[in-house]
Amino acid sequence: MTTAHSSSEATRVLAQTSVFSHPDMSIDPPHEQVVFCRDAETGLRAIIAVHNTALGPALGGTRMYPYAAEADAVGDVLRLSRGMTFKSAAAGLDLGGGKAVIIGDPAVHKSPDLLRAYGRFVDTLGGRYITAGDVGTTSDDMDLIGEGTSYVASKTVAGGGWGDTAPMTALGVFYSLLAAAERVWGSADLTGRTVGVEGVGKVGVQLADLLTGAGATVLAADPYAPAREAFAARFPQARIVDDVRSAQLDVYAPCAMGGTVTETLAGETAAAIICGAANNQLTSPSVEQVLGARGVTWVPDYIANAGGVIQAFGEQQNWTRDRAQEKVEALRDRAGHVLDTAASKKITCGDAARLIVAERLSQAR
Ligand SMILES: NC(=O)C1=CN([C@@H]2O[C@H](COP(=O)(O)OP(=O)(O)OC[C@H]3O[C@@H](n4cnc5c(N)ncnc54)[C@H](O)[C@@H]3O)[C@@H](O)[C@H]2O)C=CC1
Ligand SMILES: O=C(O)CCC(=O)C(=O)O
Repeated sequence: MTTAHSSSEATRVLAQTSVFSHPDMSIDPPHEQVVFCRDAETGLRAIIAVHNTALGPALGGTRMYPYAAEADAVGDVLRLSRGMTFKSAAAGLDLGGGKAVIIGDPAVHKSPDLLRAYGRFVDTLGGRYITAGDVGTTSDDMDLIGEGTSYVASKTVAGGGWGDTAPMTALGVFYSLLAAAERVWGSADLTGRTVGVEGVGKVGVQLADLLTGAGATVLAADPYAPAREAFAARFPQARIVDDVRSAQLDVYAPCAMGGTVTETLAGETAAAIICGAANNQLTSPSVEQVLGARGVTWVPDYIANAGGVIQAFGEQQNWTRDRAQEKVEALRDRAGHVLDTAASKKITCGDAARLIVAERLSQAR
């Protein structure tokens, strides 16, 4: 799940392996189903990956992104969908793991008809896959997708859904960070701590709001000028930098694309804690050894960022919003449990999180 490939490496991997033995598809448990969707009229090219349905239907968002190569899209959707199995299992939800990608630049290629066509493809899976938002998609897009299928969460409130999942995702990350702070610094008080928020899109902005409310100093970075401008207008006191990773941080909060926690970053970061919303943050599990040797605490991404899927599940199950929020706030205890297990068993936080997942999946089997 955490293996990242550069574009040329991904192309080589795809060319030299059969799809069934793709390195991101054959890890235990292997993917159940991958669907390639094309609609010539709207230009839609999408891939839906259903990783595992042992615990329930596969729920996960749709990412729209201008992948440099198709192989990058394949690798991304395989890793993201597997992460969803882990996320929902660890969060105690009766959901499997799935995710989808639409190949294209949302600013250029997204259209209502493309989203409706995509919704019709989601519908062909008959509920094995339930979609929601991710990078490059919004609740308004879910309304359009919802014209083609009922298997969609996080439509707008006006459209009959619960709206954007980003605030709940940010809340879960924030509570997970409090759990880490208590263990690393002996206090959950973030006053005066400097947090580098990388990516101030839907989740990053919400996280910055919580952090500034808790007295932390936020440093932000985002290559997308409109995101930077909206951020600067909302948080005039926060500093925007080109690169948060090399800054003097107490906490690094990756909230953009995955694969930023490399061995180099692990060996150099000034941060004592890494806790953010981005999916698939580590370039490989071995990065955790480097973090561990330097005493850097990493809260596994799929533990900290489960707020969105909890909201989407609550919406599907007709929970009250209060019940969903309580579940998200409970991520503080879950993250704490992972960190405590890692410390007592002398294993990495990633391994401690995988123990919870393995137990739930083995019960389902
Ligand atoms: N939306 C949600 O509820 C959830 C999101 N996530 C994950 O959280 C991350 C962020 O998601 P969203 O906020 O929804 O996406 P978004 O698309 O709204 O925001 C992402 C932001 O990151 C910026 N970005 C891209 N590359 C960057 C870089 N190298 N450095 C700094 N910023 C960069 C983009 O310009 C954009 O503003 C993604 O990895 C997503 O998969 C995980 C769980 C739920
Ligand atoms: O947050 C969502 O909207 C759905 C869950 C998801 O796709 C994720 O957690 O990455």
